[in-house]
Amino acid sequence: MHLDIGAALGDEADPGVDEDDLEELDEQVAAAHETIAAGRENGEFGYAALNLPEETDPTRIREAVEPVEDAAYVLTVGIGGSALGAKTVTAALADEPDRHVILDNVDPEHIERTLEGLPLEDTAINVVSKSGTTAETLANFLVVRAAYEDAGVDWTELTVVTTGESGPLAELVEEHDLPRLPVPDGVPGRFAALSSVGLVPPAILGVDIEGLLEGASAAADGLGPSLFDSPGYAYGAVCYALEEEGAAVNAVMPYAERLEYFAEWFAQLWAESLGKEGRGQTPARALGATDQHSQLQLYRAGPADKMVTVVRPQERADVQIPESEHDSLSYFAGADLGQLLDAEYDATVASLAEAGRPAVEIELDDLDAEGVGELLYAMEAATVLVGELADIETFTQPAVEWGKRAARGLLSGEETEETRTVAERPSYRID
Ligand SMILES: O=P(O)(O)OC[C@H]1O[C@H](O)[C@H](O)[C@@H](O)[C@@H]1O
Repeated sequence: MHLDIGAALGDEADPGVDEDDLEELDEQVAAAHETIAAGRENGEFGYAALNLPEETDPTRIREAVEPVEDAAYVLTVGIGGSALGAKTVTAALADEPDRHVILDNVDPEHIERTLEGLPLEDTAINVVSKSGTTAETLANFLVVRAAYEDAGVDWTELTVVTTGESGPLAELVEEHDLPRLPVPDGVPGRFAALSSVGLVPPAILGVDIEGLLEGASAAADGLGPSLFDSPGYAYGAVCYALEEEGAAVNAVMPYAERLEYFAEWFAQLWAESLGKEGRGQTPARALGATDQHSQLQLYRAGPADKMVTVVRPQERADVQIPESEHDSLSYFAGADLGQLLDAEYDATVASLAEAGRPAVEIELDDLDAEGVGELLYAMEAATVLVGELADIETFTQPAVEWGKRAARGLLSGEETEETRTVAERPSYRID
């Protein structure tokens, strides 16, 4: 994995950083690395996530999924960190990614349609909740279970659960004697992709989860006291420096359909970890080249408060563009679709640079298991580093928990501080 920050450097970029800024920042990176390394060593909450490549046991995951490894589909019931990592990995690496279906939202129409469209007798259920208490996940699981029962399918034979040792989900596991995989200790959900939280569907869909962990391990080995030695730290340091200069938005734009969900996974990681104390970049999700025809106008010519992160693999499938009888299409002659996509990528980076807008390029040697493992780990390391540099609590999410308590209170009818705030919220309605 390589990082090219050329288009974010120099006096011309707005916001921009120069090489001297990065040299200066490197002292803070060294201090942050010391904290991170000590946190990893002691298995402290949050920092422990960066030990997952070594600690996750892929054999245990493979054993747990054995009873359902021939299923035609995997239905993940989970939300946030309990869904996005798994979806990112299957979307990037499974040969048939559509065999992995996610139920995270509690939109009733969506769940009805999803369940109607699946052969339930041949669909494994992967229920994931670190806390075991998340309302969306539990409600969806109860609905799914009932649908299997209505269809005369024994859901207990098809279910794998990843959750902690206590809580309502753990009780269901006990009651129905379901296979349970543990959530790793000291790891917030959004940092748990490289554990059973994220690896059950990939294991069922034949992804090389061992290779994924090896790639992540290589990235872990590369962490050191200088931003110039590790792409993950380099990315974090550049984002931090750009945020200090006014880049309030980080638009993540992979030029690979298989990485579309990566931008979604990154959005949670970045937003929940770093959106605190009036700080944090707003992650925007984009896809190249599709969003060149949608969002790029704003990134190039809108407010100078953004950076764009483009991601691409160096190897692409070879699909020739056939010759056409029209002279006006002769510029395609001999080219393939990958060349066209790469040309669009280069044009985007150059056009941003030309307008003085910073772009950071992440290039993967290959979009294979090792490459994706390295990418996910690097982004987690970047996030932890930014949290240290900004001196914030990277591993908590108090603002999200307020909403969870309020929703639970509203459903149960119990009056709490949160439900009172909901009832008294200012509103101005126009019918
Ligand atoms: O895994 P769970 O405990 O069900 O949590 C699922 C999600 O819930 C909340 O929204 C948290 O803010 C997320 O960080 C978490 O990923």
